[in-house]
Amino acid sequence: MNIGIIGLGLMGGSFSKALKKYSICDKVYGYARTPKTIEKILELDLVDRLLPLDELKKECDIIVLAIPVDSIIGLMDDLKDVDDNTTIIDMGSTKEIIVKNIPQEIRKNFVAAHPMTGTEKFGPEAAIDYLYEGKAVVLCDLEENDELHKQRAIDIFQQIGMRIIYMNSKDHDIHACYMSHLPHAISYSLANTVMNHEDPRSIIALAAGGFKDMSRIAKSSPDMWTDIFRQNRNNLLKSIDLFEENMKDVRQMIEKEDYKSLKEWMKKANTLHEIL
Ligand SMILES: NC(=O)C1=CN([C@@H]2O[C@H](COP(=O)(O)OP(=O)(O)OC[C@H]3O[C@@H](n4cnc5c(N)ncnc54)[C@H](O)[C@@H]3O)[C@@H](O)[C@H]2O)C=CC1
Ligand SMILES: O=C(O)C(=O)Cc1ccc(O)cc1
Repeated sequence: MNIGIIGLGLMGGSFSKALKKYSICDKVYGYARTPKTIEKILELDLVDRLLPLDELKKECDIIVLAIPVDSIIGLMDDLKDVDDNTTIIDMGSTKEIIVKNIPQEIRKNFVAAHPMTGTEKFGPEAAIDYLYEGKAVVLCDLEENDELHKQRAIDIFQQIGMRIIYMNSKDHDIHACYMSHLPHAISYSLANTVMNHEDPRSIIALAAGGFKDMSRIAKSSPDMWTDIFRQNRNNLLKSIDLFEENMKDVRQMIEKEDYKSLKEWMKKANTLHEIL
């Protein structure tokens, strides 16, 4: 079995490393567009060979899309002519709009997946060993898939050490919003708030663990996250409203010097870590 990966950045490059580590397939092929990325992928030896898209479609039993969520939709038309036995798996962070855009010709082949693991780094150099091990992957709307494609996706993620969670794409986007997309919006906001107020020398001299923890994901790729925020816009707007309510609450408690309520509010937040 051959597997083709379109997009060899953090997710695609790390996936290739996992496939090789567990000897899951005969060959891992890749497709990349820009000369600079191609050069990096070859230098890092991330795949057995890079192929033009048409060749990759012919050579591979499974094609993995590890590109930004709008690019996944943009590429779908080029995949309409794959063989009935070719499985397509996307790794996008959003699912509802992607699923809605899958052309009918490949709906049974196309498995919508979201690995719940990653880092703030991007590009081929960001690819790491063990990114997927022990982590969860959400598979969405599997009732729309042929048994062959569904089972292949389940098998491959389990073989690289992942736990499978099943969900419909609408619910997925709501949960992904609160667990991932809202935290990224908050981290970008915090980074900009602090940079607007503090000069770089103070930031270097004074940044402590808490600020570094909360701003780490503000280093994430603006290309990737603009697409995600656009695709999950409605859920994100609602979650920002709810977050603003909490900011208003804390503001009011401080303004009124209501430290008793403030402490209770903080104690409630502490309980999150009994779950995590
Ligand atoms: N970064 C993360 O932690 C996670 C990302 N994801 C999703 O995985 C996907 C990939 O993300 P990353 O690997 O982090 O991004 P990345 O930026 O590290 O890699 C994406 C690669 O795809 C290439 N690319 C973009 N459009 C392309 C196209 N049309 N054809 C061929 N190559 C193309 C880019 O040049 C880049 O090398 C995204 O859909 C993202 O939402 C999912 C879970 C975690
Ligand atoms: O770096 C982190 O902590 C992340 O949260 C990475 C991440 C980014 C996007 C996803 O869809 C899932 C995970």
